[in-house]
Amino acid sequence: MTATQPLWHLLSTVRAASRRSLRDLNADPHRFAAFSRAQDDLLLDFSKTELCADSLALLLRVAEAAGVGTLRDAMFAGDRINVTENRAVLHVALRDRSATPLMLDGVDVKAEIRTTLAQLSDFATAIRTGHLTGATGRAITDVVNIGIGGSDLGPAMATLALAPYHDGPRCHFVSNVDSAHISDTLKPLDPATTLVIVASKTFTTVETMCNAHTARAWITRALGEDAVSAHFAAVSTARDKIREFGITPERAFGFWDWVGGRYSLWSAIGLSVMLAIGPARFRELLAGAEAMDLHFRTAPFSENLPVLLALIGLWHRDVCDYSSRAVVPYDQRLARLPAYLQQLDMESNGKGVTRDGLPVAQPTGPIVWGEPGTNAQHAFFQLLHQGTEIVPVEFLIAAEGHEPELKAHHDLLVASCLAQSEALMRGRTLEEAAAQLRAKGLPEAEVAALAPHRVFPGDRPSVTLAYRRLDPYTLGRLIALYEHRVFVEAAVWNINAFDQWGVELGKELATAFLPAVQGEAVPADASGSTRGLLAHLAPRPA
Ligand SMILES: O=P(O)(O)OC[C@H]1O[C@H](O)[C@H](O)[C@@H](O)[C@@H]1O
Repeated sequence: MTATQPLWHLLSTVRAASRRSLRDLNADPHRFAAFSRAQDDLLLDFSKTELCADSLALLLRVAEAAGVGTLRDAMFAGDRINVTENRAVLHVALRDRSATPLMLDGVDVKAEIRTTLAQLSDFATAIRTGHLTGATGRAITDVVNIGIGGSDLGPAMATLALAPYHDGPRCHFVSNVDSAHISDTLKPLDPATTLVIVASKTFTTVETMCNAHTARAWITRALGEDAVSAHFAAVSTARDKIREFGITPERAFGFWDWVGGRYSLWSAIGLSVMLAIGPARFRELLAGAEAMDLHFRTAPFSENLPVLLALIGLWHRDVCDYSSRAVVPYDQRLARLPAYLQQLDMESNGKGVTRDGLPVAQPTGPIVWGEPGTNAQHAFFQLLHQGTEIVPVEFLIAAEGHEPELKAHHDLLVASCLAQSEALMRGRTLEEAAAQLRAKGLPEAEVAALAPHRVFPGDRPSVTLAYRRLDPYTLGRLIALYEHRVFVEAAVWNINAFDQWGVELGKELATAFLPAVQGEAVPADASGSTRGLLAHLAPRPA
């Protein structure tokens, strides 16, 4: 029996005994004040969840009993909390601007971080000002970041999110090994004005290496072999492999094994973002994350946004048994946030054994999915409102857009966002549906036939994150908030959020199947299904 198990039982009992509808709970005019918290202008409203004072108090006890605070402090101190890889977890150090050294194996990691950040800033400035040019002397106009997973999703998401701040070269992202991705991306670009960044923590990921070699051939075909040094940069922990690829050491930017791929946006992996918005704005992104780190470390759990967001997630997953959560940013520039969070959350917490290798006691990471609003309303909101599955929704919305001249758009956006959470919560009863139809003058037989289709069960939970404006500082806070939310959930489940063994088997089998795809013998242990598919996909004579 774990320390938290009795509390989970109690939570289920409290829920069963005192369950009230969200409509009913929100009739209380003081509920918003009691069930929302803020870190400066960043507000977390969870008054449209089922939590009551008792359940919230119990959840806070769960966090205490699970030792969340101790594990958090161990992470910040550089302890090797990634037990299956025997690594420290120090992405938080990447945005810690304090002068205090942080020693790991006798080395001050903060000094190394400062040096790398200065090198990155110099390089980004030289490219942005045209001081460093392509091989023919023309300025760089386009950057292609080649990477996948954590070496793609963070920079791609942040670059799109910060579009109003772009004043550098255009950034493009190639991740998929599908030739369509690199081919379509390179087609409109001029090799003479393009910089390719090969971003890979390990520098061995097959997709990235395959795309990098194709990009290399694209550059050398147009500009010759000598042009590689002027048109490539690399970001990796494996400097020797960068050199083998032919990228010069001045353009090789390192990071460390204590930065997990999906937590690496703050490291040199963020180079493409820095090229787009400039080093000063990139530092604002880091400052936002640092502010959230400080809040996470110092705010009491009852006021702590990452802890509360995690507890809401745990409540929905383990007490209410909801198996997914939807993230719906009412912010078009956060269109890639759901994909980013899918890796952050599902690769971190999609685990079935505890840190000690034992089966977990309860369901862990939910399925995370979503699309930006308002588009999502015209696609999957039907299911959210009337389907048989309850999916808690996380809304994100800014008070201000970046286009004051188009305020009418933003007003509609805000109204839509608030309307959706209200509708999910409130629902519409059969009587209300019938009354509406009667008011339209429909005959009673039609009212009876149509009203059931127009009933909304309601009572569907959501949280809303509301902030002033999606600037670099706020984006930094939001991402760090989600990182720490994942951390707290993992701590409560006692799983390791920092490894990803679940991606290995597929990689091994892909290596085993490649020769068969290329016409060689099919591995003896391949299943009948896979043999049949291989035969069906075999090339046909023209
Ligand atoms: O940065 P890389 O070493 O190329 O790794 C890229 C990605 O691939 C792996 O399969 C992992 O699942 C991800 O966590 C990682 O971000």
